[in-house]
Amino acid sequence: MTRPIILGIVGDSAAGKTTLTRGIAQVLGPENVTIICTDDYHRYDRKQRAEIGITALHPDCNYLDIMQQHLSQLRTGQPILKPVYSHKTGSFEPPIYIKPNKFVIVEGLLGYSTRGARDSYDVKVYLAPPEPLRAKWKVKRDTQKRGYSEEQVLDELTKREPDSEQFIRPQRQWSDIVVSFYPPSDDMDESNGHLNVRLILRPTIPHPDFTQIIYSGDGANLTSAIRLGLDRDMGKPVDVLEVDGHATLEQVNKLEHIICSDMPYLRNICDRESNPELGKVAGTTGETLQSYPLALTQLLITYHMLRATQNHQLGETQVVEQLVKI
Ligand SMILES: Nc1ncnc2c1ncn2[C@@H]1O[C@H](COP(=O)(O)OP(=O)(O)O)[C@@H](O)[C@H]1O
Ligand SMILES: O=C(COP(=O)(O)O)[C@H](O)[C@H](O)COP(=O)(O)O
Repeated sequence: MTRPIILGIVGDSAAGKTTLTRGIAQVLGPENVTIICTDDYHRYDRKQRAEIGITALHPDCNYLDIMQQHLSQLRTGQPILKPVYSHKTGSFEPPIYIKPNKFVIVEGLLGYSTRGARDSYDVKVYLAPPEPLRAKWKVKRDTQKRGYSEEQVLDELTKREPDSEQFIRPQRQWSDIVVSFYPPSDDMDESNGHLNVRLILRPTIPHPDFTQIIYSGDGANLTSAIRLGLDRDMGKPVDVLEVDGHATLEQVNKLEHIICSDMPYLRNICDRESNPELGKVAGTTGETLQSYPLALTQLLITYHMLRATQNHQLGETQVVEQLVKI
């Protein structure tokens, strides 16, 4: 029996988890994807949190044991009865029955905080926009969609900072890919459509071979709109791929070709003529976002999910072959 492939998307509040989740589900086909938001595993509702003086980021404020149990069940293809937290009302609603599709995307604040949970994912992504950009996104989203005033959101960010530092940001070390959308030259007012992306690629999963981009194009890797280099992240060596929002279609096509050429399903998606929607996604405040950095990020993550599917199926075939031999 095939099991679902599980993608984790972890990051602080308003880091862009829901937006990226939507974009990847769109590429994989929404009918193939089950989305789980781990905010549903909050232990206390909004009123209780305020009374107790605990933030939603604290592990004690979440049923992480049940979250982990559900992840293991989903990984083996079993259904779960998932709690439901409403960001609209700040309270809980009746639980819902969920049977996993071919792909499961699990997005939330504390998805990598326990060893058992980490072991459940096939691909782990951590979202890390610069803090001023995240604050801007959070103010916009929480004032428009969650009924908070700007002052309340800014106060909440200050209150949450110690927990962000202690419990959220350290989870970056467990990810296979760290995604940071960032404005060029610290210009916060730059329109979101022109954000660059920095992708930190850890050697924990095999990435497409991007080294050929260094030797192609204008030859000046450092000044090019697409840059590949080596760095360290949380003390460990990593590859870093950066794509500027103003990269040209020709430059981006080369990169997309590398990602798409050995993944048959992706080939159709990569063709911009038949798929003009590539890299387009509806943000959680209703805006339409579309950019080459977003398209490449979606493609790379989808590539890894499809690869995980192939590996998993290959593994099964080998097991069957061995069983036949015995
Ligand atoms: N890649 C992106 N480019 C531009 N804006 C973004 C991007 N990701 C998120 N945003 C903005 O940030 C807001 C918060 O994002 P959201 O996906 O709701 O965060 P999270 O699910 O992590 O809390 C969105 O409403 C959108 O305005
Ligand atoms: O930090 C988050 C997580 O959501 P996200 O990652 O989408 O920001 C929310 O503030 C809590 O879930 C509480 O929700 P609320 O503030 O609605 O009570």
